[in-house]
Amino acid sequence: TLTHGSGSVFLYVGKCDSKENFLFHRRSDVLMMTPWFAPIVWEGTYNSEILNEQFRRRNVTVGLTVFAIKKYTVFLNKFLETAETYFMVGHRVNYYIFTDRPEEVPKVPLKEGRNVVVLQVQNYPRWQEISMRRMELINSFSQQRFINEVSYLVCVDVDMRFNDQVGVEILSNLFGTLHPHFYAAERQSFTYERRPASQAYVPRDEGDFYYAGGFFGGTVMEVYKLTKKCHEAMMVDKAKGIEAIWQDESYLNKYFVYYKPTKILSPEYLWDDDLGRPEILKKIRFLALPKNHAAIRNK
Ligand SMILES: CC(=O)N[C@H]1[C@@H](OP(=O)(O)OP(=O)(O)OC[C@H]2O[C@@H](n3ccc(=O)[nH]c3=O)[C@H](O)[C@@H]2O)O[C@H](CO)[C@H](O)[C@@H]1O
Ligand SMILES: [Mn+2]
Repeated sequence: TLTHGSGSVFLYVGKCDSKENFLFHRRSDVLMMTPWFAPIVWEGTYNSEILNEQFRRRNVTVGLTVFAIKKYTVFLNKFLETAETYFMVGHRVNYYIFTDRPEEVPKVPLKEGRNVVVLQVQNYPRWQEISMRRMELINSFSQQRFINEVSYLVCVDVDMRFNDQVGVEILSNLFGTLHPHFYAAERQSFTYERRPASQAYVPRDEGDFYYAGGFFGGTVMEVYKLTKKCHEAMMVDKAKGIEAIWQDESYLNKYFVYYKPTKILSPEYLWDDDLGRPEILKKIRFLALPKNHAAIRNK
């Protein structure tokens, strides 16, 4: 008979410390679960040893998509270097770097099982359009390529540095990240698109959280669906001469109202030091770099 832990059917019997009290993985100062039963990932709520073992057994490969168009290639070196130290340590990783300047992609030494893939794409004159077109490009590459190469996609901004562990605890079918400015805010203050004419419109009495445009992901299939819907919504608006207030972030927020994420990342995963370092943050894992907008945007 197939009894748990008999050792005969399973190649490997877990070595996780069974004496550990699971009640330790709980925090009372933060929301740990949404009303639709999606965990919200905060330091102190999970055991990375158990998670790492589960994902290693599946030999999961994670794709990290990042765009460095025009001057934004200056961010790649720090981004990749810090990702090598903190992103999915011990797992297989493909970095997908979308750029119009492949010659400016730095050669950063990579650990075993990790690859850089440079994807040459066009640029656009306006930074807003560059940011928004990420949806279209991630969508088309998901279908052509990512689906054959990785299980999960993690889609992030490039003007960032990793500052602490970002591991498999983030992975789920569909995940978004609480925007650092709004994680403690009321629905009324969320900066959703409020013009009913826009496809990104969210009515005042809807919406759960305000998510950041700079960190989302999921299985390739779920990211494919998300980016398809967001890109289509943008194109409908564009034909009417509308661009949502926070570009791709607005369309992402609209999507998450109706297709709720199965996991949510706390602002540990997307922080901005302009907001200080509140007590609630036990780790700051991914940090916005200060940038001089005049010098870097539209260049
Ligand atoms: C941390 C975070 O949540 N950031 C979001 C926020 O803006 P940010 O002010 O952080 O936007 P940003 O200037 O970082 O642009 C978004 C991203 O587009 C890429 N890029 C942009 C311009 C350019 O010339 N070259 C280039 O490569 C690059 O990967 C960059 O990180 O709002 C944007 C839309 O308004 C996006 O939703 C961002 O994801
Ligand atoms: Mn950014």
